[in-house]
Amino acid sequence: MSYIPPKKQQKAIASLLPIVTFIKPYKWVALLALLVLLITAGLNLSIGQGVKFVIDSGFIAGSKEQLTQAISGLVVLISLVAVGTFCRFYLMSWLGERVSADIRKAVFNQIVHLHPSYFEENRSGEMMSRLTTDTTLLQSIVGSSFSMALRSALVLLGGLIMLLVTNIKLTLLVVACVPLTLVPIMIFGKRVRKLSENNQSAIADISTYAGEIIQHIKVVQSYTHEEKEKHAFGGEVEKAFNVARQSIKQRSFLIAAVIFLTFGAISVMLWVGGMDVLEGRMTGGELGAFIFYAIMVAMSVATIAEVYGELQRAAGAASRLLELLQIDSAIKDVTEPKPMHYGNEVSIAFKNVDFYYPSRPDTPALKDINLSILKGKVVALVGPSGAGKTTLFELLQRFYDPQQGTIEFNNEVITQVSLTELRHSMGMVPQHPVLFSSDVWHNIRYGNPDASDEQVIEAAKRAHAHDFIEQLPDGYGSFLGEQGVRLSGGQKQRIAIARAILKDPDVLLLDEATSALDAQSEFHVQAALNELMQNRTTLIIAHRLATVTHADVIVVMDKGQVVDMGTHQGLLESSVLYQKLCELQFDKAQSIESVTT
Ligand SMILES: Nc1ncnc2c1ncn2[C@@H]1O[C@H](COP(=O)(O)OP(=O)(O)OP(=O)(O)O)[C@@H](O)[C@H]1O
Repeated sequence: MSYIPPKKQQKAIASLLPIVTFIKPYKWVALLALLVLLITAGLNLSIGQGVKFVIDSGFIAGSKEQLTQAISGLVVLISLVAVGTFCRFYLMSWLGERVSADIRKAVFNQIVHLHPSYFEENRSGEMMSRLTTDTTLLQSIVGSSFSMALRSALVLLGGLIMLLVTNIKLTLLVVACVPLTLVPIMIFGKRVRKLSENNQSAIADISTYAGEIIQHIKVVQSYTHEEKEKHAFGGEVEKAFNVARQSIKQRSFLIAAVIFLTFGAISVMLWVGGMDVLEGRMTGGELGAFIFYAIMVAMSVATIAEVYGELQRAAGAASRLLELLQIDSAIKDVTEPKPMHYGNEVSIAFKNVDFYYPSRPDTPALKDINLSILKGKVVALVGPSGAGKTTLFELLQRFYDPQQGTIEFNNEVITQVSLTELRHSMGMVPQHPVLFSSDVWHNIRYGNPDASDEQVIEAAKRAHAHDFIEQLPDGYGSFLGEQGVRLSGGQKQRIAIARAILKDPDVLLLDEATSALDAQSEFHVQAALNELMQNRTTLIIAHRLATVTHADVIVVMDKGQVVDMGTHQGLLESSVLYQKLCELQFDKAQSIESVTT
């Protein structure tokens, strides 16, 4: 643990305070747990008196009857402590689990609403660790560390008072000895903590490495890199082992030193106290009770020292989580949305739109875009890679807001209408269909969670997907594997199309697949798309021009700008860039005319 100036330390621990808001709904559980904690701490301390009673009334007085009585009393006391500990442990751990579950939900709820550019700046692995590691750390604080610290503080205080009451001379000895036991804890504890942090990050490196290899196993095998990867992974594992070995060494020293010092100190106490007993200055029971309290005090101090380090680590986690919870989404939903009028002739209009991605504030991704799209028309966006076609889709769905100009949907500026309604009106079929690790039902129903089984099957039929789904091992109940790995490219696309059909959006945003499908797949996908495009305003990002020659309007884009607009035939005559694109794609020998027919 590195040195933190006092002011910063206060701030660090203070950052745990916001957890209180998460504990508030369960304040009665928390109060009950605290009450039980208070009682058990008191009972724990009273065991010392029980020990004294057993020794003095039983052994020293030499009365069997009194010994039985004393032991019975002690057993009752210990039983009460056991019951109290059960309640405290259960209630506190329950509270810890409950609070961390609530924090996890709050963080996830926040994440799903955040603007997409946030995820460009923050790696998904880091977000995952917010959700898992950081919340687990807080769980251990609420569920155990806090109660341990509180119990130890109470026992420390009570124990010291009991020590003073029993024997002042010996108490001074204890006060001198306790810091002595703390020295190795401080020295080795610091090293152990540092090493175990290193160890954790080494383990995290291992799992990241293995995760990547497992995900890309086919690439590894096809390049026959198995041996190389085994060697590299082995190296990572050995690195982690070496860190662990150092940590174990320090830990072993720590345990040995603590045992030696603790028992050494107890022996000295026994000697000094034993002398007092022999000289009649105190009873044997008092000495027994004294040693009991001394051990409790020492253990409490050790616990507090350890928990303090943990509290600091948790403070870091709490401030990271709080930071995440306080981020405002850059895409804000309007508080009083304007109603959407679907009867307008113009469906979508871009007016003088300029847009820069947040990570590239100097390079416009879109510049001075003016575009009107009429209801029910099919509009194709074409242009070289990086022209800004996908960006146009992103703005339309309000994943980003433009810095200049406005985008209108049914004559309303999209920032003024409900975000849910806007996105509900649009259906996106991406270039690489996104499938979830679930069955076909779930994946198609993603388009409309309320759809009945019949509606899902109907959508699949219209998407030309029904037949191949029927042939899967469990039909619609077949698990599609992570990212739908158990399907072909064309099949994945047809599932995505079925999903869009089920959503039944007003506007269809289609990012055509770049990779060519085989003729039969192509036929099915195209037929499914034709079905989907019926009676809808459709925007297609066209990578293969042959598929959009019949579009009502083709928009030619380059370097973030609209350079030409028109029909295929018109553009062939007027647009230099379009001609060039066509020449690149269609076999020259076949000539441009052949595709127009
Ligand atoms: N998230 C992002 N952050 C920063 N710049 C981006 C981001 N996404 C795209 N760009 C940049 O914006 C420009 C337009 O990209 P866009 O993806 O819209 O092009 P595109 O026409 O769809 O290209 P393609 O046909 O290759 O998919 C490119 O220069 C690209 O590098």
